Amino acid sequence: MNDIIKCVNISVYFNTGILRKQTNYVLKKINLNIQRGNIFGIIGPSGAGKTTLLNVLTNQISYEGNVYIDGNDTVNKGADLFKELSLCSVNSGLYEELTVMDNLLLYANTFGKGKKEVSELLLTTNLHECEQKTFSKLSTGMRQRVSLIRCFLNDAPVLLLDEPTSNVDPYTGSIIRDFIVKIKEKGKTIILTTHNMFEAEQLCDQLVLLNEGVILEQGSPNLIKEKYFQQPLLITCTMENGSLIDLEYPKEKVQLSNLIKDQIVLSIHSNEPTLESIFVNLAGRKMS
Ligand SMILES: Nc1ncnc2c1ncn2[C@@H]1O[C@H](COP(=O)(O)OP(=O)(O)OP(=O)(O)O)[C@@H](O)[C@H]1O
Repeated sequence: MNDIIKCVNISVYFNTGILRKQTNYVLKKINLNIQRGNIFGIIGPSGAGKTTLLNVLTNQISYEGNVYIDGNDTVNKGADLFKELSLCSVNSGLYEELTVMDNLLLYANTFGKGKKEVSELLLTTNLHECEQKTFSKLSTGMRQRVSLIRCFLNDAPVLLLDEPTSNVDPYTGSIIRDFIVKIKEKGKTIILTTHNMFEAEQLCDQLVLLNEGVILEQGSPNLIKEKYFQQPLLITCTMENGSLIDLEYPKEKVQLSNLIKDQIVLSIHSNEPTLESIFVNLAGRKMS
């Protein structure tokens, strides 16, 4: 297998309560294999442990278990780990009083890149008109995009993106998602956290559904959906005259094909499971 990252039995606890005597496990025996060149999603509601897991991967907190990158335990890597992993969370490593261009040139120059590369990245993320703006004057969506570019400029093979589209409008969200796909096309491995199931389905090659520190399910979005696919499937056809016809598949598949052949069907909707509905069934709660 071409795994770039492997997590074995990862657990994290914090001591809480009066005198910090209560041990609260926020990740419980997590096992992950992340394949090179994939977009890997860590999906879960607020408090599920997504950021904690990223902090484990970047060795920023204490944990039980082992994390391997390219077969080597990350605890032995020290600061060199950040040559292999680049963490993007909003505002991280950016200076409030510098312009967007100056902020990014600081990183670009360190990694042998210059103004040309930064300008191209600003254009790709629709930020070209902001390059002379001071970072402190940017909106959340602009900050997210600058942070993402900074993270990409590090030249690390693995990028960790903590909720890259949270608190942004749908248009900015789609620019960010397109940029993430472009980063993947450059051969990078991307690990992202999100509560957005649409985003997870659209972007991720593999994902884990995380709830209260436990993995409920993992795999590709399609394989997970296939696993929970149950027959009979209810199919609702909206006809040209506005009427709705419900059919059961496979029992009524002949009627369904006759209907499509003989009449004008404007839309077909089926109640196949979504990642959201699978999560709700497994966790007994909604994503947000
Ligand atoms: N330093 C800490 N001390 C005590 N508990 C903590 C600490 N950091 C995180 N936690 C707890 O760990 C759990 C997981 O937090 P985490 O930030 O990883 O969740 P998350 O899935 O990233 O949530 P969100 O989507 O809201 O960012 C939460 O219950 C949180 O309160």
